[in-house]
Amino acid sequence: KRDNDLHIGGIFPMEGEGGWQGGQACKPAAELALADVNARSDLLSGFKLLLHSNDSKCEPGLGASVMYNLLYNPPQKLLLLAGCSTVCTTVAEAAKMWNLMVLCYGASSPALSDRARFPTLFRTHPSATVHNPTRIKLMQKFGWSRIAILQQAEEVFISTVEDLEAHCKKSGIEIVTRQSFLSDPNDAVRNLRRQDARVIVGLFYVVAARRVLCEVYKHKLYGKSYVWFFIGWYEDNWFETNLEREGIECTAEQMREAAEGHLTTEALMWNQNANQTTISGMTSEDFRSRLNEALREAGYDIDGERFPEGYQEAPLAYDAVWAVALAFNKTMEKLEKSGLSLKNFTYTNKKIADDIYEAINSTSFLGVSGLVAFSSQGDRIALTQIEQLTDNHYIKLGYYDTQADNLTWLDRERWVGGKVPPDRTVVVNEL
Ligand SMILES: CC1(C)CO[C@@H](CC(=O)O)CN1
Repeated sequence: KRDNDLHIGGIFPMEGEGGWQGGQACKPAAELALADVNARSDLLSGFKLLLHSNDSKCEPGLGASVMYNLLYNPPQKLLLLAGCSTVCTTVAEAAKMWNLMVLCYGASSPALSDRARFPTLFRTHPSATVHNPTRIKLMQKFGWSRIAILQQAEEVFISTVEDLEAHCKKSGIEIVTRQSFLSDPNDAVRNLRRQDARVIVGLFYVVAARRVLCEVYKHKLYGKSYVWFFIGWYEDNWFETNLEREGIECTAEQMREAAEGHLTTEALMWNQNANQTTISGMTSEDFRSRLNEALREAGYDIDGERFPEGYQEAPLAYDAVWAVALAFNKTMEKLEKSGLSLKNFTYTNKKIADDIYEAINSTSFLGVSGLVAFSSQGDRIALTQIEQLTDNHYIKLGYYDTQADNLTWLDRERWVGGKVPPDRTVVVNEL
């Protein structure tokens, strides 16, 4: 019996303490995609794609041992799927030694955009730097050329700020101060006031964001004379939850007052055109219903809004499997011309590895996460979305397509003082 199975490895963060446990929704999403691609008779010419996976807990060391076990236990794998920036860094740095491509569905660290260190890495999850051209675009739109930066001292934010500084320099935007903190933002926020910062880009995880917001309230760095840019992937009511548990000294009311009017940027992970049919034949809303059904069967109380981690990123995992199937399909067609197939791949066969690389590199299809295509460094090319918190609700203000430099603006922004806050103290000459 001809063995017509193609095997790939999967490393999913499921049950850890720290980091991102997005495998909880991303693994079921990947399994949905496997069923869908294997049901297509026009893909992989009769071969079946099989996924062998294990839990990394978002820990690089455990991720490395999962990878080792996947590689040193039969059957031989053709490629690795992975999540979490820390795990992807470890896996992608090593995978080249086995001539394996690595497809990351949950890694946002800008440090991964590095072909020298990660020659076989591709990611359907956009880099955190995808926010920066959008931030610049908004500053130009509202005439802000004097900004400040407040960041948590974490690798992902440090490298994002370096990229933002480069964009600011190129666009003639002055950074009056860059404040960073480890976990207590008190001094950093006080320094912002000293430097008369008015337009501030904030880069930190959500727990630090609550601490920052309470300090902002105390130092009165909010209201009609200030504009804050926060990250858009915190949960919607992030600024009024967990206050007791995290020892936040502000009340929910004070947090809401300080948060009013702030802007957020985030990468789009669900195709915006909800009734646009994607390569799988589904719209992104069809995908949502099927994912919810799969998660209910896995025991999550979706109807009670008990979503697993990684729900937001699930389309990225679904589309990652499609990208693999389409690339393998393209590679099979090429190999067949020389009487070969992917069954001829071995960990020392760089020739076939290069064919797979070429196939993934030229990916371009409409997935449930939108157009799936990669930059020369393997980064996901993605749209970003801009929102504003108005009356305690996030309102969509627009979308930005960096590649086309096209800002779709909905003219829904509202300012506490009724007009766009200036980026500096405006001296009004006495008449
Ligand atoms: C948007 C977010 C939450 C950013 O972190 C990613 C995880 C990581 O980069 O380790 C998952 N998606």
